[in-house]
Amino acid sequence: MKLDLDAKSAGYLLDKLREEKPLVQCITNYVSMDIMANCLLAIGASPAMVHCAEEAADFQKIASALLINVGTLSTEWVAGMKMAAGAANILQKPWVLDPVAAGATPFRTETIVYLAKLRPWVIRGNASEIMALAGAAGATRGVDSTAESSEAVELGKQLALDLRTIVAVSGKVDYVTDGTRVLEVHHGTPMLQKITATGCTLTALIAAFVSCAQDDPLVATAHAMAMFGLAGEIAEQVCEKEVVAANGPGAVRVQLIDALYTLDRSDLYTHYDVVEQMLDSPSDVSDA
Ligand SMILES: Nc1ncnc2c1ncn2[C@@H]1O[C@H](COP(=O)(O)OP(=O)(O)OP(=O)(O)O)[C@@H](O)[C@H]1O
Ligand SMILES: Cc1ncsc1CCO
Ligand SMILES: [Mg+2]
Repeated sequence: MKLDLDAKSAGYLLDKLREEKPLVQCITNYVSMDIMANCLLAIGASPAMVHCAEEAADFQKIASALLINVGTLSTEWVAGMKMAAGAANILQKPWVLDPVAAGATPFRTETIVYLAKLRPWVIRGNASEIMALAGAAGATRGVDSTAESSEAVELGKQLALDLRTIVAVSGKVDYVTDGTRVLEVHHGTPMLQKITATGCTLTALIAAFVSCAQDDPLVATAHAMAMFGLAGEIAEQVCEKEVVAANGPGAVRVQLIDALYTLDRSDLYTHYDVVEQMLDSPSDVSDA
């Protein structure tokens, strides 16, 4: 079923996720495991951190979706990643790639490029990661972005076309593109950048939501980004209002989990802010 780009459709998807409780196999870095598993549980999905080569493929038989995140890479883990992605493809399960620190080292970049060519349904990274994966030199310093998400949109579109996938760039504005359409998600707070692995967690939530809307991974990804960003906003507001002298990243991290747990249609109806970029009309193009 096709989704609409509005709060009602996001609410429908949230309800569907809570009903289906998708089992998300996460092959993810050590830093992210705890917050990712807790946020998946809080929103209504079911996490399983399963990465060893001996069982990574078999686990896909019972999973609803797969997340592959290369944050703390090792040769042993890469074997599990490749097998899990292969199994997901054979079983037609949605899988999502998080190209952490793409461009930082040759081993990392080669691994990410290999996985990206295995046809993930969605690739979600910050601006530096998406630009590096698209071939821009010097885009990456480490796991944190050194660029604005808006700077990565054109390269992200090209990447989506080249890899025949959906590319999601997180940042002040999140962008989701299949190379033709570009959706803009106006949610989140800079505080999320001060909590490690919120981007990793977002990618896992994308896997969960896409598994519940397999006919429309583009809009499902935008809804996932909107809901996660909105939960971040709510978390920060709760800390500002209610927690005395403790509105830093540690407090917001706790509230983020609770905000995902309590998120409901009324939050979405009040705040949902996702728009589609309008393509230039033919006359605009010829005028330019
Ligand atoms: N300047 C900002 N303003 C508002 N929200 C932001 C901003 N920067 C990032 N975010 C939000 O923070 C969340 C994580 O995105 P981010 O781009 O920081 O991921 P990341 O760099 O991959 O993080 P990590 O590697 O730590 O997991 C997203 O929901 C994004 O929308
Ligand atoms: C800090 C860190 N280092 C490798 S992965 C990771 C989590 C944020 O991407
Ligand atoms: Mg990241």
